[in-house]
Amino acid sequence: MTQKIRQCNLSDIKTLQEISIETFNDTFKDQNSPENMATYLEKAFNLEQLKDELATAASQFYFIYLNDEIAGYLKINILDAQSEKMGDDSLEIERIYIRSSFQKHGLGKSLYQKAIAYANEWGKKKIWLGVWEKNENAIAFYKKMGFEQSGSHSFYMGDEEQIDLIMVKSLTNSFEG
Ligand SMILES: CC(=O)SCCNC(=O)CCNC(=O)[C@H](O)C(C)(C)COP(=O)(O)OP(=O)(O)OC[C@H]1O[C@@H](n2cnc3c(N)ncnc32)[C@H](O)[C@@H]1OP(=O)(O)O
Repeated sequence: MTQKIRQCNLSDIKTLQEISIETFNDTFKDQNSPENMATYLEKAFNLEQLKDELATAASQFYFIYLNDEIAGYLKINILDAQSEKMGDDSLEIERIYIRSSFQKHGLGKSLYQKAIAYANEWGKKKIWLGVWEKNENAIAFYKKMGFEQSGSHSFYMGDEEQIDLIMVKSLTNSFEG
């Protein structure tokens, strides 16, 4: 089983759109109305939006492959690209999404470790993320990775207001890879 992680660029936009829609759908379609899912997918993953995000210097996307097959992706943000004002000493994991058939093989952890490595390289003191309060699997995964809840914010899925838990991990004494 060979894992590979590589940074995405503009030429990856179609693949990024496909894997974003597939993984978002698989994760949330059972707990949300088709209308709200469709509204969100169109807003978050249209090609213009993804093009802007790929061109943002303070955001980076990575694909992870298992045995040369695309298995998931990571999006990280720093500085003003963070979706909350968490300060210049923090890095946001905006998304870790692993395709269903590749979950529980250690790939989510590999992407988390990639984010930690960049946070340490760039001298960040904390790493944080927002996760839907009903996404129990992701909350359990991030707790396992050492994150703790520090607050919450609201978020719109179509016309439904939802709560995201803000989870934070301090890096001050941590140089794990
Ligand atoms: C900020 C955000 O991105 S929020 C959205 C998060 N993404 C999603 O919800 C999309 C759907 N889910 C996924 O993509 C994946 O299941 C993830 C990202 C949550 C986890 O990635 P995976 O590759 O499945 O997890 P991975 O195999 O790397 O597990 C790492 C560790 O977490 C543990 N873990 C993973 N999922 C769970 C869970 N549901 N409950 C308890 N522990 C878990 C594993 O047992 C493993 O422990 P170990 O280090 O002791 O062996």
